Amino acid sequence: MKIAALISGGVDSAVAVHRLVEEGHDLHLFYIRIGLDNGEGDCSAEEDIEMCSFIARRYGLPFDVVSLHQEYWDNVMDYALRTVRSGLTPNPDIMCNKMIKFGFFEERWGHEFDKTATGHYATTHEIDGLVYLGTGIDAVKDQTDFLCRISYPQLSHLMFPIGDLPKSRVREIAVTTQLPNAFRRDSQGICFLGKINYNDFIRRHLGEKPGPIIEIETGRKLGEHRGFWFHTIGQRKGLGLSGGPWYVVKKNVNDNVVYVSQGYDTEKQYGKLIHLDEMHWITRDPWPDDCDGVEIRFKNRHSPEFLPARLSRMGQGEYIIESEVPVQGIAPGQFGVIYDRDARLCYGSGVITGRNIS
Ligand SMILES: Nc1ncnc2c1ncn2[C@@H]1O[C@H](COP(=O)(O)OP(=O)(O)OP(=O)(O)O)[C@@H](O)[C@H]1O
Repeated sequence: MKIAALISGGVDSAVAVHRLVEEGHDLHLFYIRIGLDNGEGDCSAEEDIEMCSFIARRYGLPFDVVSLHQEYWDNVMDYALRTVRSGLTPNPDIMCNKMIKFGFFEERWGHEFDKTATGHYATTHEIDGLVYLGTGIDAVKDQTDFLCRISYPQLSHLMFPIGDLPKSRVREIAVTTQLPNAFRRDSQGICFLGKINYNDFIRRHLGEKPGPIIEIETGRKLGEHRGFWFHTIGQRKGLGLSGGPWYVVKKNVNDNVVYVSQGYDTEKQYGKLIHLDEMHWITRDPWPDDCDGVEIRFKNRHSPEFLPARLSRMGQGEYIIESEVPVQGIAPGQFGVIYDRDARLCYGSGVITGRNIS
């Protein structure tokens, strides 16, 4: 099979390449340069590219570095800044996968190949003639939450050669085949969040706008923040308040107020109900006729846990997740990712709506 392999210089995509070569496929390696304006981020790109070139030489494979810098800026960064400015919490990694890695890349280069392969911890399953996104066998490393907004055509063209391996086995393969990146630390994703200081980035683009931090139960002013956009619902760090722990529980974007609450188990920090809209099903709506309290698992952030819950449809694209366990830090703008009750298939996701943002 003719395969475009997306490689990052990290161990996962290198082992993905190794496995595909072993299976006898015809591979072409690609590194996507995203970079950011005036030198922000992308500082490790040259080192990553060097590593990719080494892998290409080692296996005698063609390798291209392609740039999607402008596309990244116009789409992912624009989305992230718009979301932050409106008081919500963006997820650039999810958008980067949908729009850049599997969007523009596919349109320009990927479509010329039978498949595009990545080193994501995910799987695909064919059921009744349709392809479904499945979780990685290593539940801790599972990355399906980053893939929860991709389209069906995108999924159908993808393969994840290491999704059926635990991370420990991936490292073992890298060591026994003497890949130079066997002991390289895990990358934080293609997107800017892992590579630059998030607060500096936001400050550079949105500036500062001081306002009060108020204790939600008492209305007492506890301090000042430098802009509501530096704070996310559920956040504990960076508030600069004494006598904590304090958590951000609500934001008033119009009045520029950040509300906090104290302690680990105050009710205010936890919720069992998560409201979603803009529901996106990757393959098909699994409950087209009746979606009233169906058993699911879900994630509301990148974490190893698939939480048990029930899902109900409220309206067109609108759903509500009723979690069995209290969930901390339900941040509007983030995604509620929906899995089957065995956490084997990732069906899609909805955007968490802003009930604690006004
Ligand atoms: N700059 C890039 N260019 C091309 N593909 C990339 C790039 N960054 C990531 N990828 C692809 O996306 C996959 C997931 O990337 P991510 O950085 O989130 O995860 P990872 O598990 O640390 O992978 P890796 O160890 O390969 O870096 C990678 O395995 C690779 O296939």
